[in-house]
Amino acid sequence: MSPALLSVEDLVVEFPVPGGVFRAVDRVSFTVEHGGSVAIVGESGSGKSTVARSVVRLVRPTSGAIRLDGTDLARLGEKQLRPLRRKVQMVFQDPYGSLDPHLSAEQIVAEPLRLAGVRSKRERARRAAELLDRVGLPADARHRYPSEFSGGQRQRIGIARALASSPQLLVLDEATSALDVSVQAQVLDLLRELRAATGLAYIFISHNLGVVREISSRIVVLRHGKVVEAGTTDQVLSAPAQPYTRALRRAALDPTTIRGRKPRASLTVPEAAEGVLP
Ligand SMILES: Nc1ncnc2c1ncn2[C@@H]1O[C@H](COP(=O)(O)OP(=O)(O)OP(=O)(O)O)[C@@H](O)[C@H]1O
Repeated sequence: MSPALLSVEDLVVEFPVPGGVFRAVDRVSFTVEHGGSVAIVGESGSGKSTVARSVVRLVRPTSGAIRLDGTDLARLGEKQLRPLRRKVQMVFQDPYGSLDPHLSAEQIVAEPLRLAGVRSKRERARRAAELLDRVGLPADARHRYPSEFSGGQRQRIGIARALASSPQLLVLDEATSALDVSVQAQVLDLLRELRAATGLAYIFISHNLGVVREISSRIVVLRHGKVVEAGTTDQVLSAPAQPYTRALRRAALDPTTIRGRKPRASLTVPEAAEGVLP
């Protein structure tokens, strides 16, 4: 078997708090294969985003390793990290907040190309237009500004921007949660197509197991910063060991929560899980 693309080993992240430190991530380990898709689920505050932010090194791990094709990102300084940052891109929940309102869609997508050393402005514009087309935006989208797009279209711009760096791994942190359900389904379709066409790997952070099962072949369940359950999506869904996962599963197996036939409020389950947690 070929080595994993990403191997997170005994990851610990602590934040300073008055009087000491708070351990938000506690010895978390998991792997992502080349072209694989791993979901990280868990109740609010379980450490999902902190793991995601560590993988893209927005957060510096306290200890443990984050090996990307064998190189431990956790140990690298900013300068050594720079060329590797392109390989792991993040797509955020709030596409509006993460897009510069003063730049056109084309400029937003062209910026990582400039950083990657594509010198010709014309070539950057050509490639940006190609990427915008690839994520399903119309040709006239190039010259429009973020405020002129819908939420789903903005998320597509965010994905096009991430793709501009030719990443091997996309970290999607609640990337479809802010979208209404039919748009969410379209963005999931796009992510699946991209994965099939390019061999991209995903880490998909979500509260919503209905969405997770559409996109991920493996699931890691976090609680209080620790992995409490992990396995293939089928394993975790067919025999969930944790009350939280059982509650997630109930929501995921409800056919009306799949592919957007229920209001978004009923798609998220932490509330549903509260009653079963000790
Ligand atoms: N910079 C920080 N300083 C102190 N504590 C933090 C910091 N960032 C996160 N935390 C804490 O770490 C814990 C995990 O937060 P994190 O955002 O990773 O959880 P999450 O599972 O992504 O939650 P949600 O689903 O609500 O986004 C929380 O208790 C949070 O308050």
